Amino acid sequence: MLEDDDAPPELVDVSTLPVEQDAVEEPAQSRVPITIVTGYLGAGKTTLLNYILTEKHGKKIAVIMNEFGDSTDIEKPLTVNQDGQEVTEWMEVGNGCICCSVKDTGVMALESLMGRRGTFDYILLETTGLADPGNIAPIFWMDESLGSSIYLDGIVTLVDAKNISKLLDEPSPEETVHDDHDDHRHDSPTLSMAHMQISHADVIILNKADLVSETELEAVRDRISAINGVARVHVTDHSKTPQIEGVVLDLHAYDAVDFDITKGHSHIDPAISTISITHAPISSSQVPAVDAWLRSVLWECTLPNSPQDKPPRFDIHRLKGLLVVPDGPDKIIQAVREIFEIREAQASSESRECKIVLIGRGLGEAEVWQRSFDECLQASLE
Ligand SMILES: Nc1nc2c(ncn2[C@@H]2O[C@H](COP(=O)(O)OP(=O)(O)OP(=O)(O)O)[C@@H](O)[C@H]2O)c(=O)[nH]1
Repeated sequence: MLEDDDAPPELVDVSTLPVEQDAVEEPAQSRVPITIVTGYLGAGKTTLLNYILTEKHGKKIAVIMNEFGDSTDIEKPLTVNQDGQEVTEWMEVGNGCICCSVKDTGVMALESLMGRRGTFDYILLETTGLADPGNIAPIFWMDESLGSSIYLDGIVTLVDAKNISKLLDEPSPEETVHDDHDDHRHDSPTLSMAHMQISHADVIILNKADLVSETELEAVRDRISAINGVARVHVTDHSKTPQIEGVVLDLHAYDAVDFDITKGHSHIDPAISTISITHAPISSSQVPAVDAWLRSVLWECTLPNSPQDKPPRFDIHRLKGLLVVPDGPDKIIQAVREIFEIREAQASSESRECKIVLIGRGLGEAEVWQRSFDECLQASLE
């Protein structure tokens, strides 16, 4: 059981125990889900992990806690580890779970963990409070060896209901995010790490509800939805979610077909917003046009057919989409920053329209995005 980050008690070192042989020799195992738990310093991440590890859920969970996903480029941890300094130690914790509690960088810790494959069926990764999840999520798409053994189930962001408004309003200089794009490209205020953690979330746990009034809680909830209108929000006291499966674990956030956008919030965050665009069903021959539109938007930060005099200057953090394709399988689109994929939906959607939701900085008016998308699809028919 984990008490805090520095000194997890009651741990039994199992690093010398043999790994289950059949687990290693069995090549055709299904991929293991991984949930990223993020959230600002002191928001309740460790409290959530303790709660999950002690609840009954029938899963054997491997936990990685440490410096994973520091807001440096993902290449950095890879090179840092080339000198072979692997210090990973796996410990047994309550509920048959195992835990890596020493400082190590992410990819190495995961590779070490996969050597124990078969001893766990779920991975929880707690980032540091200052980690940018947008740097971590693409690892599971970009790293072939990891991507074939692990899949990203979702990103869960803990939010401290008492402190979040202050963090969003007054990002201190050392917490301000400097992404790959110049700040001066944007007229919008600089981003805090709290913005980044909320904008990338699939689920937001609005924690420490006991420390605020109902009115304050509603205001915070409204504010969060204005930044990320698609994440599901759960209000908690000491990170106790109503249940674990489907709330924190087994979200399938990256293969879900249906998603809703929260409407009706009164707040408009000056830095990040969520917009959605829709379209009538398309033919399979139009899918490449959507692919080209996404490449322009995500890779070149250019909105096709945007007004010449005032092109929007934007960065996309997260994008989800559903393409309803009557003459072929429906398609799901998933993107974190510039990494994206379009793949076949596992099941046909109930929805009768295509939908794309974008979360990002400097998006401006939804109509401009809608027009751009419509015109690209129209051009693909001509
Ligand atoms: N009042 C109150 N305190 C809470 C709640 N959730 C967590 N705490 C306390 O807040 C403190 C920080 O919680 P942690 O779970 O360690 O937070 P963390 O996000 O892991 O913190 P870092 O590792 O520093 O980033 C602890 O003292 C918790 O007991 C809550 O809902 N209400």
